[in-house]
Order: sequence, then structure tokens, then C-alpha cells
Amino acid sequence: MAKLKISGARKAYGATMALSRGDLELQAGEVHVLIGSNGSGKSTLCKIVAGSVKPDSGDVVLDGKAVTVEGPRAAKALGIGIFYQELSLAARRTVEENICLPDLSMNGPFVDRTALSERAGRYIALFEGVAGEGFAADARVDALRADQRQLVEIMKALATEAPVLIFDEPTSALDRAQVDRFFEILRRLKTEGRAMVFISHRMDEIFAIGDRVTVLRDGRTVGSSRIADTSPQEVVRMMVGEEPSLAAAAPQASVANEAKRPLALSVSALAGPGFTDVAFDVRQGEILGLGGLHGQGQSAVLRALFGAAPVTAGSVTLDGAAYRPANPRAAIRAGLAYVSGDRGRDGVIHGRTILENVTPIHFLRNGLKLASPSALRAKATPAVDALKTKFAGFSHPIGSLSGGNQQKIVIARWLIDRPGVLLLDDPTKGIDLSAKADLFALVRKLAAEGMAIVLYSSEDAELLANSDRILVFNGGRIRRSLQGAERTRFNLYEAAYEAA
Ligand SMILES: Nc1ncnc2c1ncn2[C@@H]1O[C@H](COP(=O)(O)OP(=O)(O)OP(=O)(O)O)[C@@H](O)[C@H]1O
Repeated sequence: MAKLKISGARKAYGATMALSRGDLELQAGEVHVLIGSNGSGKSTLCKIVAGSVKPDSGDVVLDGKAVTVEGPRAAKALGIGIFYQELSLAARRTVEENICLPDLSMNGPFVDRTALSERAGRYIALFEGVAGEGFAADARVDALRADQRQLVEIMKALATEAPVLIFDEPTSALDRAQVDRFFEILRRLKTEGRAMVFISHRMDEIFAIGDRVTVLRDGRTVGSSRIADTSPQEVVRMMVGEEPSLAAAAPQASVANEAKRPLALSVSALAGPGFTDVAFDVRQGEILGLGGLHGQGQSAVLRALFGAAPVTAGSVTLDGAAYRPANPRAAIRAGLAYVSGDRGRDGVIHGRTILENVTPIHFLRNGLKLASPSALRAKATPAVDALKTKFAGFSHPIGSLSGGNQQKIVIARWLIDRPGVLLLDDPTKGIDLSAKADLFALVRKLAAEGMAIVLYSSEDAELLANSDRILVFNGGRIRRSLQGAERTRFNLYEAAYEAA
């Protein structure tokens, strides 16, 4: 009998189907790997089991009995503990308090410090020698490094002593020695008969520690296999599913790959926080895609090229001349444009009109010359129209537009004076399908007119359909360059998941 069985778990957030059919059968004494690309529904499934997300439907059977996991406390009472990917720590509390939260031992109205230290100490000791400098029972969590915080979250999950433990990407910030220690602990817990779910994007880890693997794709469980009976290639194949046909992929590839087109941007041995040894060329008219899992250095490279994040080594050439990305103003003057999908941080100027939102880059490039609103409107109109922006007039507040149309205004601002190189940093995050289609139609048109474009997208389909060439990032480095017929989802995933 399975220790825990989830069938048909479903969860939608408005129009977003986070999980359409999640199934998982977990045995006592096993490490069960859950794998799937970004956004496939892994965390949602875990959170349903841990009671922190209420499913729209689905059945949970624990030790043969149907249960309803009403909330996190109910999960704990049922014997289910979880490590949260986004961590669940109280930043201003100490390591030992966090390990024991929410059940701090009390001595009357006071926290019983002795009992607390004793209990937390057992879990802290498990990582002795690998937790690193500054890690201490009485250290505040906000003073710790990312890997150390992840260790505290692991200790907190272990401290539940739950028979079912769920680890949602517990190793993403850990170093080799910390991962090895964690795996030793998991192996011991297996011998005690605990049932564990383990999520990781590292194929080597999955094959090192997993007993069984269940694959999610687009919100559904698509298969399950014993690790001993499968291979990394087979797992990637399950994640990928049917390969979309290449006929739909970037149509102008042959044109853009023509070596005679001049180089627009050339990057050599570039390094900075989050990336190292990055080198590539982009020709005029080419769309170069940056692929891989989230946060593998793609955005960091784009921000660094735009002078918005530090560069510690390497060199850059723009239109054949040396270029040092000092700050965004210098980047704009040098002919670079940068569009991020993170509108909150990099885009919309709230409380201002549409015209004020569409013209700031024009002013930055040309100086604050006097220009009448009608002249500015005339300048802005072609770019705004090219994106099929729906708006009532330039003098209306930006807030009157839908999210997708706000994003179009942010993009249009870069196109009034044509940049030589357009850096797109996950530009369609959070916008609807038709706005995405409008944006990519324009991006392809701009490339056809000779603009060089570097595109990072967290959506693989978008990347495959629009890039002439794809560089796959993994652990801050470029692992593979995919050209022509190599631009398949399989190759993309294989390089993204291989050991970094
Ligand atoms: N609270 C939420 N509100 C709206 N959408 C959500 C919410 N939580 C998740 N989603 C969406 O549901 C989908 C599945 O998300 P989920 O976090 O379960 O995926 P995942 O497989 O764990 O991804 P990752 O590998 O990136 O952690 C994604 O498209 C995500 O954006």
C-alpha cells in the first residue's frame, strides 16, 4: 500500500491552470523525484499535499485512508512536512527559533530557551562542518547567506519528524559538500521508512538519490518510472513530450545566419555576479535566444550589457567599437535598448500619461530639446501602432491601459529612435497571448529590418519559435549553442538539466 496517493489534483488561478491533473504515488522508504520544466505544476502539487494550497479537486489518500488536508497545521498533524522553495523562514528570528517554529517550547509565557536549543541543536548538528562561516544557532536568518538559509529550511522540515517529507528544490543554492551531507541524511531517513518527495532540476542529483521519478508536463502527470529502469535521456523525453515541428520555428534563420551580415554585438569572456565566461556574437538581423532554466545567468547577462548590473571581467564590442557597459544612460546613448517583462521594476512610470511613458528614452538619447506634444505624438505613433496598442489617446493616464497594453507602451518607448541592439529580458511575462503574438510579430519585423536582438524567455515555446540560434545557460555558463535543426526542445532541456 502506498504511503500517500494523490489523484486528479487540479488547481487554477483565474485563467492560469497551474495543475490540471496531478497524480503521485509515494511509497514508504523511498525518495520520489518530481520533475518537469519551469511552471509545469510541481510546486502546486507539493503545496496541495502540504495544505498551503487548496485544490479545486483531487483526492489524497494517506495510509489507505482518504484525507482532506485543510491547511498547513492539518498537514503537520497528518505527518506531512515540507521544505518550501521560496523558504518559509522568519528573517528576524534566529536559526534555532526558525527550526522549531511554529512550535516553540514554552515555559509559562516565555520561550523555553534550553529546550529550544536542545531540540534545534539536533538538526544543526546534522550539517556540522558544511554550514559555513557565520552559521550559528543564535545567528539571525537575515544575516545568513542563501545556501545557509536553505539549510535552515531543510532543518525546519526535518524537525517536523514527519513520516512524509516534501523537498521542493532544497539544493538549488547548496554547494557540493552540503548536497552530499543532505543526501546522506535522506539515505538514513529512507532506512527509517520515511517517504520523501524531492524536486531538483539537476539530473545528476536525481539519479544519485532518487528511487522513482514522476514527470509533470503542462500541469499534468505524464509518467512515472523506477530510476533504475530509466535514463536521463528518457526522463528528458518524457518532459518534452511531442516535439513541436520546426516548421513553426524562426522563419528567417537562413538569412540571419549569413556570415556576411555585420556583427552588431560581440561579447567575450564576460563575467559578473551570476554568470561567467560568457561569449557570443550577434549579427544584424539575427535573433539570438538565451535559454535554460530560470535564473541561470540569462537576465544577469542582459542587465550587465545594459549597464544595470556589474561586470567584473571580459569585453564587449558594439558595432565594431569597444563598449564598456557603465550605466544604462551610456548604454542607451550607445544604441542599446532593454525591455524587461518585470513591469514593476523596469517599465511603467505610474501616475503619468501615456505620452510621458512613451518618450523618456527619446529624451535621454537626444537631450531635453523642446518638442511640442503634437511633434512627440507624431514621433511615437508609428511604434505604438506597430504593436497594435489599444488606447484612447496619448494624454490618458498609463494606468487606464490593460497590462498587455502598458507593456506595449514600454516597448514602444525604445523603438522611437531605432536602437542597434534590442535586449529582451523575458519581455512577455504576465501578458496575454494576443499581446505576445503582436510583440513577436514586431520583433521579427525589426530583425528583418536589420536590428540585432537578444531574447531571453522563460517560455521555451516562445524561445524556440522566435530565435535563429539558442544559447543554453546552466549554472551561469553557456553550455550549448543550438542552431538550425538542433533547435529542439529535447536539446534545450538536455543541456538545461545536465550537471552544471
Ligand atoms: N499563486 C499563483 N497565482 C497565479 N499563478 C500561479 C500561482 N502559483 C503558481 N502559478 C502558476 O501556475 C503554474 C505552475 O506553477 P508551479 O509553481 O506549480 O510550477 P513549478 O513546476 O513548480 O515551476 P518551477 O520549476 O519554476 O518551480 C505556473 O504557470 C505559475 O506561474
